[in-house]
Amino acid sequence: MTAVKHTVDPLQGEMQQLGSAARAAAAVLALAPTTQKNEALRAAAAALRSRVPEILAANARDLAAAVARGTAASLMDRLKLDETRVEGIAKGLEDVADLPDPIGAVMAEWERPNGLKIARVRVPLGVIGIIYESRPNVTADAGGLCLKSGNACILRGGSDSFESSRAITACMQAGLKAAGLPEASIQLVPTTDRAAVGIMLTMTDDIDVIIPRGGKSLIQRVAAESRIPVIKHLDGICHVYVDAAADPRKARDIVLNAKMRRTSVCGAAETLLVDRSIAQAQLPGLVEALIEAGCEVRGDQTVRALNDRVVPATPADWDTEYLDAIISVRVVDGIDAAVEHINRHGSHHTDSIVTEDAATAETFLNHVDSGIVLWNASTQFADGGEFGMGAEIGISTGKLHARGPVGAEQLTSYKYQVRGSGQIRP
Ligand SMILES: NC(=O)C1=CN([C@@H]2O[C@H](COP(=O)(O)OP(=O)(O)OC[C@H]3O[C@@H](n4cnc5c(N)ncnc54)[C@H](OP(=O)(O)O)[C@@H]3O)[C@@H](O)[C@H]2O)C=CC1
Ligand SMILES: N[C@@H](CCC(=O)OP(=O)(O)O)C(=O)O
Repeated sequence: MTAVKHTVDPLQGEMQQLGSAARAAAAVLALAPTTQKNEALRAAAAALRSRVPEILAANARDLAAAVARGTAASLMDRLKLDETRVEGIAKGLEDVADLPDPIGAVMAEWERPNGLKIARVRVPLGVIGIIYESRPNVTADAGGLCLKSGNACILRGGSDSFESSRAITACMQAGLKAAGLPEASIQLVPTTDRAAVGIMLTMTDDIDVIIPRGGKSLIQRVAAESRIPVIKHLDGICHVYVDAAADPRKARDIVLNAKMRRTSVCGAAETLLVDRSIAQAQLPGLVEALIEAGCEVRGDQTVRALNDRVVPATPADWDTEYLDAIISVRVVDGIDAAVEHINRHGSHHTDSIVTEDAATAETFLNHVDSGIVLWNASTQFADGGEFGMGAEIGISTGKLHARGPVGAEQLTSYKYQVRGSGQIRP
């Protein structure tokens, strides 16, 4: 009789090992004292500072490969590290160490007439799988926030940043080791093969939550394949609405900043909506300022009639995240039409109104269905650091569990601790 051979796909086997190690690490991290987690974060920061040459050498390899592939300048900038950026990453870890520890915090407590004492207490989620773009700082930010919140993580950074992420992960693991915590608390998927992402999405025993941070292709794959609960950190089709009661100076500054400060970030504005009653007065100046700043303006007929340098917008423009110096501009009939447009075409990420009318602003803040809604401020404030959260995993565009910037506290769940003295239920 011939023996039946069971072959395990090597990548599958490797991912399973990663998962088991993460699960074991999560059990230790969940109960680790705050001082030990903070010690690991500070030791990781020290390791980053002491290994700058290795990190920059790894980054240089990533950059060379990206140049050879003809990568766009904006993506190269996102990928590039220098001494200042590495220092910023190290400082970010120290900032996370300085934050309060969310774990063990009593969210609410009360006593029942029968004497049962009930407390709702913060606990970690467990093991978090994070899939993100080729931005090396996310490796440290995400690893640091997971560590602070008592979660183990499996990181799958963008392929272009593989070498840089590996060097940074080694520093995070050095920090964990120095503090006596399991190195498997923060692991990097050891391949750029996208098949590993597919495997992660099915690792229901060893991953509790998947955080996908990326664009359309990732969205489609996660939606089709994930068997694990997802906290979406997806595309940002962000809007600025300039209302009839807008202060023209604020409108100009906010629109320019929201679009042009950094065009490649998910919080960059992609569409400008302007109320019809002020279009003649304010739009020519806004359009001219954008074009002068190097932005391509795509407009509807009303906008095109105001400036012959405006390119015609097609219906697809209202649903497009350019991540580039391009903006679509539309004239709308008041706040209700603006809200309707944003809720239909936006991605529930970040949207802003410019107005001096408090009642209109309140309508916008209450009716626009996005994780972040702003009044008289730029959409580029969509950032955990800017919200005072130390760092961020990213901006949650979903509604379940967490919305908007996700920091350490958003990476937790809770449990009820019930203390009795022998009560039985009648
Ligand atoms: N909401 C938020 O917090 C943030 C959202 N973003 C969004 O991310 C997008 C820009 O980043 P971009 O570089 O284009 O991100 P991508 O979606 O191309 O890549 C992000 C990650 O997903 C992986 N990935 C993408 N498609 C697949 C697939 N089909 N199967 C497996 N893995 C996949 C990438 O791997 P690989 O490198 O191998 O391609 C990478 O690790 C924008 O839409 C932006 O708004 C960006 C930052 C924060
Ligand atoms: N939310 C942060 C990060 C944004 C970000 O990393 O975006 P991306 O350039 O798409 O990787 C910020 O606004 O700085």
